[in-house]
Amino acid sequence: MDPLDRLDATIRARRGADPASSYTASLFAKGRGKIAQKVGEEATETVIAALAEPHTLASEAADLVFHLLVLLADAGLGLDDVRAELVRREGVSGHDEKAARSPQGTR
Ligand SMILES: N=c1c2ncn([C@@H]3O[C@H](COP(=O)(O)OP(=O)(O)OP(=O)(O)O)[C@@H](O)[C@H]3O)c2ncn1[C@@H]1O[C@H](COP(=O)(O)O)[C@@H](O)[C@H]1O
Repeated sequence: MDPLDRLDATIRARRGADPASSYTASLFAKGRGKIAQKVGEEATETVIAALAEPHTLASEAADLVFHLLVLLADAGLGLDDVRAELVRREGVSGHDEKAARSPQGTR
């Protein structure tokens, strides 16, 4: 299994686990607001790494991906949902993609 899929499955398995037993479980216990805050922090750290410390970029990106997967899992979503959205976009040119996000094409 791909490491990303393995991480996604591990994260989803941590939902409802004892918060004392795992960092991921403790994030779920703190709720979506805290998880979203962590995603924001990790995104900022990733941007700073890209601009100032590129040798740490892959590490910061891994932190960001981990926290993003926790946020998705908290909303009942996973990598397959993101894959499905990316596949849907393959049939839409970049120019038309924004309009295609809305069923009415008005956004
Ligand atoms: N990939 C990760 C991963 N990336 C980052 N982190 C954690 O994210 C935290 C980020 O550090 P911060 O200093 O920003 O956060 P903090 O100060 O600990 O927490 P806050 O006070 O900010 O809430 C660190 O504790 C990292 O260990 C991760 N923790 C777990 N995983 C993987 O998730 C899976 C499940 O892990 P457990 O939940 O620990 O069993 C395992 O496969 C792990 O490898």
